[in-house]
Amino acid sequence: MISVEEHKARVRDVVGTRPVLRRALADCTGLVLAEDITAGVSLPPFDNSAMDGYAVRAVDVADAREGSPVELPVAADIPAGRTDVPALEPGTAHRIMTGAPMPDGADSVVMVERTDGGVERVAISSAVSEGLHVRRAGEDVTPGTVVLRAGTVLGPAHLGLAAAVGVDRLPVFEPPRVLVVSTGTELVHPPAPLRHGQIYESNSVMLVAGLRDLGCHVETVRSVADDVAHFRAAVEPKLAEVDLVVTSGGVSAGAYEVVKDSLTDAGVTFGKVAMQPGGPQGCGRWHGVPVVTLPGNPVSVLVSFEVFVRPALRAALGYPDVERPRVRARLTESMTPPKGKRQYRRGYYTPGAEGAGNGVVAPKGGPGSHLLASFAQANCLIVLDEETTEVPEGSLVDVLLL
Ligand SMILES: Nc1nc2c(c(=O)[nH]1)N[C@H]1C(S)=C(S)[C@@H](COP(=O)(O)OP(=O)(O)OC[C@H]3O[C@@H](n4cnc5c(N)ncnc54)[C@H](O)[C@@H]3O)O[C@H]1N2
Ligand code: MOO
Repeated sequence: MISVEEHKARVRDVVGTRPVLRRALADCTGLVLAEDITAGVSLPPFDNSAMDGYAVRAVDVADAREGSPVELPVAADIPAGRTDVPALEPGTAHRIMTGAPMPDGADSVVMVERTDGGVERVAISSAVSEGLHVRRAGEDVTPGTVVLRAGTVLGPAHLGLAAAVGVDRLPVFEPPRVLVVSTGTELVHPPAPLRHGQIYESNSVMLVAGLRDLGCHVETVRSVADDVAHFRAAVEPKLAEVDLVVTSGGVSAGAYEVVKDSLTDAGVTFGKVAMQPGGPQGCGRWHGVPVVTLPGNPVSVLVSFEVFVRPALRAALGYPDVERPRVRARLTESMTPPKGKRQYRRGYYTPGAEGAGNGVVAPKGGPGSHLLASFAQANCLIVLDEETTEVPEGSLVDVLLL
């Protein structure tokens, strides 16, 4: 029997690191930036108006008041995007729009609402302070500034900033193509009615959801019979098109362990991990492709995904936080985990009113690895270590927040 940490390290090793590709911004959402990005331009790139109105010299409108306006000739019109902006002569105004370049000679902008909106001449009924409604070049970003750090999980603001500084592709860790294979002769899919001895397949659905959440491209083989020839025929031809295979079922000690029987002499190592659920595990390479084989019980498959596959993929994809957030919380009832195994129990964590460390956690459902309904009510996994066999109510325990 190997420890959870040993198997975690094996899976991480087999999954490896993803290559870095330069992708168009639109295809980078949720991916992790692989290198720092430095701005080559200022933001804003030039002094510009923050309002629709008139570019003026503050001294020229110093006496303007409501009811006693100052009138100036309008010498030019500057819509946003105009590149040949004439300088402002003293005693004149330029009509200017939001985002348009400030003319040389102007130091402020009067909003159109403080004027009569004139096109030839404008009556201005409000004085302005120097710099009013002017957005300065470089106020947001100066050239040479690192605007995005390696390790950033790219969201709308990061991608917008990259676009704003003129970057159209970003170096990101390329998500893998993952093949999910569910094994079991008993598995059927709706709308087929269940015959006695059959169940609806659910593991691939959980695995696909978890993998897509990490940005992976996922293909599925949703139920292979417990037959080595069938398994090989269904999976082997797809190996060339994927970077990782994740299987469920067929790895324990029975007479029809299709995954184990197919892959034992093909580069995958099987064994027991000191944990519950999720005891029977395997990993290795098949024709060079990383393979992680998870046990078939639905709770085991999801816990195994959480403990082994998700952290390995997050590491491969460059995420700075590889593991789920871990907190300590007080147990609402006593528990009796098995000796020599790390137990992961579904729980519901409620944060304390006074901040971290004061939360409580209630177990959801029993330890049975077929009890999927209680997983759907859980928001965390309670982690009980290998040495513990009695955990009294009120004890502080480790909790992984899902
Ligand atoms: N003699 C022993 N028997 C078992 C051991 C053991 O050590 N010695 N380990 C038990 C543990 S722990 C687990 S976990 C399971 C793992 O077995 P397998 O990985 O071989 O999984 P299966 O036998 O194929 O399936 C187990 C269980 O899960 C259901 N299942 C499987 N696939 C799906 C799916 N895609 N969707 C929904 N449900 C699925 C399947 O019907 C079984 O009920 O072995 C124990 N036995
Ligand atoms: O380890 Mo099995 O995964 O307990 O049900």
